[in-house]
Order: sequence, then structure tokens, then C-alpha cells
Amino acid sequence: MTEVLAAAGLRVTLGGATILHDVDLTVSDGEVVGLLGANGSGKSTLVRALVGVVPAERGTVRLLGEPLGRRTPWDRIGYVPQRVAVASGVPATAREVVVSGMLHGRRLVPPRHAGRRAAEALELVGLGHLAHRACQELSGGQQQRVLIARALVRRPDLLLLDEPVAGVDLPSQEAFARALADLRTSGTTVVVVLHELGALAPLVRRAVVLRHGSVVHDGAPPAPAPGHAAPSHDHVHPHGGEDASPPDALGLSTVGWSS
Ligand SMILES: Nc1ncnc2c1ncn2[C@@H]1O[C@H](COP(=O)(O)OP(=O)(O)OP(=O)(O)O)[C@@H](O)[C@H]1O
Repeated sequence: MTEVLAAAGLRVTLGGATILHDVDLTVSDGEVVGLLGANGSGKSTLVRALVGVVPAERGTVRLLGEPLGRRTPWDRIGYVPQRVAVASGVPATAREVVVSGMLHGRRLVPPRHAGRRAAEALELVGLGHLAHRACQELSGGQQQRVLIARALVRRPDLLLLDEPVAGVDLPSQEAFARALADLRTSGTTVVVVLHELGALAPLVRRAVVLRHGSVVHDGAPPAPAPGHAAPSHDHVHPHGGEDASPPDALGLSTVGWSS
């Protein structure tokens, strides 16, 4: 199996605190890996360090066989950050934002087929009918799906997603799961931060669980507690927090797997 992502001894310090403690993570071609853990366990920081958005104090990252830096093949990598507003007052349409996903490095002009590819990517996330709508007129969940389409339009070999379906309704989550299944079939490797496997459960065969910035589990996804997967489960009751006691061995008591 070809190594698509390899992080070794990754240490990240932010605001004087060590957030990631020498994390090792290797992901092979075609894997779909779920990154799980309680709030504040370091999932987003890990993904951000993997794409170089936050600097690592120590350790190395290789993406698609190249060290993180000038040689990273960004045109083959898709990244969806944790919920950010797409619009930010810029009057771009959904289609324009998605087309911008085809720009990278020295490619500052979209290729001729960009419009067609953007339309396809928006269809994949169920937003084909809103392609020409200004992003600032879209709901938060719809904006999130525009960002997913923006990552998909590259047809990436490696896709990193930070809570892509948070705040997205169930039918759209299921549509996204189908799009991800198609990508996996075509060989895309996926690393996805999730609070719950939800609609993506059938796809995620490997779970990496973080706790206080260290990997505490790497293997089969832990089973959710009974009732947690049920559509009627409201998720408004407390799941505990960093101070909850006693946390289960994997620290999953805070992410909705047991309560
Ligand atoms: N820029 C920053 N400066 C200082 N501390 C930070 C910064 N960014 C994140 N942190 C801290 O790092 C820790 C991990 O945050 P991170 O966002 O990676 O967690 P997470 O597992 O993704 O959480 P969540 O599930 O809530 O999204 C938290 O304690 C957070 O307060």
C-alpha cells in the first residue's frame, strides 16, 4: 500500500501550551480515516498542522510522498476547514467559490472545464439549483456544503475534512456520504474529523482517537452507545467535558459514544 500521509513526532505548541504531543499518523492509499475525540482534544489542530496552517514545533509531515512545503502537490489535495463563513461579505456566487477550488499555486486562471466541474461538484452536495446564488444568501449548512464542493472539484487524491457535516441536515449528510463513497471507489484517501460517525459510519473503517493531544486509539471505530445513533436522539444532554469523571479509557465519553 502506498503511503499517502505520514506524520511523525508532530508537536504543536499554541499560546504557550503544547496542544499535540508527538503524534504519529500514517494513512495509506484509499483509506477513510475518522479522527475522533472530545472537544479540545486536538483534532482540528492536527489537521491544520498536517496542511501547514499551524506550524509544527517538532516532527515531520509528508503528503502524497512529498514533504510539507514548496513541493507539496496541493492540486491533488482537498481541505475543508472547520465551519468558516464562505461569504464574509464578498459577493461571490456558490459556483464562483467552487471554481476557485481549481486554482492553486501558479494556476491563477481557472481551466476551461472549470464551470462544468463546479456544476458537477455542486450537484454532488445537492446544491446544483443554488449555483448562481450569492453565498451570503445561503444558510450556514449550505455554505458548508459549498466548501465541501470547493474541495471536491479538484478530484483530490487526498481529502482532509474538519467536521464537514456539522450543522448539515441528515439528507445532505447522506448525500455527502454517497459522494465520499464514490470518491473512495475512485481511490481518494480521506481523513475526516468527526464528532460522531453518523451517516459516514459505513465508510469509516479506521478511527484515530485523540485525547489531550495524544493518540489513544487507532483501529476499528468504537461502537456508539445504544440509542446514540437513533434519529430520535436529541444530543442536548451533557456528554461530559474535559473534567468529566471518570472518562472511559479512550476519552470517548465526551463525544457522544457513551453517556
Ligand atoms: N490559536 C490557538 N491558540 C491557543 N490555543 C489554541 C489555539 N487553537 C486551539 N487551541 C487550543 O488547542 C486545544 C485543541 O483545540 P482543537 O481545536 O484542535 O480541538 P478539537 O479536538 O478540534 O476540538 P472541537 O471538537 O471542539 O472542534 C484546545 O484546548 C484549544 O483551546
